[in-house]
Amino acid sequence: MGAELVFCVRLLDKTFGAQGYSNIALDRALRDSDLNPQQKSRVSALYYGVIERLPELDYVLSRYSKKPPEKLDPTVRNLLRCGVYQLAHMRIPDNAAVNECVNACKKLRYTSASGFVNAVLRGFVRDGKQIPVPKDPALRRQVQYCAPDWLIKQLSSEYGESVMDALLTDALGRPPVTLRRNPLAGDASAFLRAMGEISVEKHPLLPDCYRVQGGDVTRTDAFAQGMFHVQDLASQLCCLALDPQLGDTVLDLCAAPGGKSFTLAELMEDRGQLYAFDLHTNRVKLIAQGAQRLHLQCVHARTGDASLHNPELPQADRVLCDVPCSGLGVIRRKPEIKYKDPAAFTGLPPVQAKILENAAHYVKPGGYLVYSTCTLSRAENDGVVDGFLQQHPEFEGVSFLETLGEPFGNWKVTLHPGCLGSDGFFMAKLKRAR
Ligand SMILES: C[S@@+](CC[C@H](N)C(=O)[O-])C[C@H]1O[C@@H](n2cnc3c(N)ncnc32)[C@H](O)[C@@H]1O
Repeated sequence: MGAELVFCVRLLDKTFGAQGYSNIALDRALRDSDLNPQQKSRVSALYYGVIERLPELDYVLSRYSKKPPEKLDPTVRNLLRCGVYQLAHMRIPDNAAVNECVNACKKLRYTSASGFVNAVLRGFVRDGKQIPVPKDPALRRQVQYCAPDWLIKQLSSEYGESVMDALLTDALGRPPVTLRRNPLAGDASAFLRAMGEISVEKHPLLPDCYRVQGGDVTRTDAFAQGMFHVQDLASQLCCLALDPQLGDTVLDLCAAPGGKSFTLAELMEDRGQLYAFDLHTNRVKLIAQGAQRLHLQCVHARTGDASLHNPELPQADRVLCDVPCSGLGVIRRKPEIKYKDPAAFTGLPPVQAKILENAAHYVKPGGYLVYSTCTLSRAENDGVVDGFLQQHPEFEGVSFLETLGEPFGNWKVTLHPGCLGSDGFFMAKLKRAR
């Protein structure tokens, strides 16, 4: 574990020093490394574990280190976080875990801190590795849920204690990997054969939706042959909510990396036109590459700003507005979102409203518009669509996917891990009456 530990500490140093997403930083670092698959999987477990449990780990450090965690050197702090995480949550013998951290100190050129690291970790081991319980009730919840106070309060007040509990508890473990099978690239048995050793299980709710137990799905023949793409259940349901028909003209205005565009095109059996836009040209390439791998001809990937009217675009039968958002529904995949400054989210609703307002121009009379986010924030969800409907009497909310039962059967649906096991997600379906 020595090499993995040093690798992980360096990656955590980079992650906390930058604004990027953990999954992208990890993928890139692992791709460029010479670690073997077992080492990669141990690095992933430790890296995500530390980010997910940061408040808990820092609380432990605050009790065992004379210096408060925020005053420690960032590299030493990350090494100690890894050490406490390994001791409390990984099956590594105590002595081995402590010794590795002491040795890693030297490899990271922090030899002078090795005695201190040893003392902090040995102190935690001596006390039976029990996570201390803070007396202060607010701090106790922060340590229990590994989340900041503002997030616990916002989720509880907007969605209730049980949704807050489900979302934050679920975010303390690795999320499921869900696939959308491409029915245009062969039948289900060919897909299962081409998945090889990877064990896949059909999702009880949706045809063409599969859960994966583990393993790198991108190394399978099925991936190479364009038989699936990775897509969470919530995101698949959002495409079914838009319900594109064969031959439709569909606009997907915030489309990268393209997961929803691909499912929409597959639902259309690749017949019709699907224009998939994104603001960032480098991300548009991901849509084009994905569509090519999945053999989808009807997807046209373009750079475009969804908040600005483009008079060259056709009137569409269906428009998807999967807007940029705070991402509070996907903290189990991107745990660093929990620690963002909430002030950074206050500018989102006006941007989302502007994109929705512009999207409405493209919808044909009788056509449909789906507004969606992967967040649980009332201001970004209900606030934006309710505000839009007040200004647009030509649109009305229409219910969707009623046959799936609760929580469907309304024109606005909020999903969270506690209901269907999906990511947290919001979708609203609107029809242009005239
Ligand atoms: C939630 S993600 C979309 C995920 C995508 N629909 C999928 O299923 O793969 C939001 C996307 O909106 C893009 N974006 C942000 N502002 C935009 C704008 N003004 N116009 C178009 N795209 C924008 C981001 O680059 C990001 O790729």
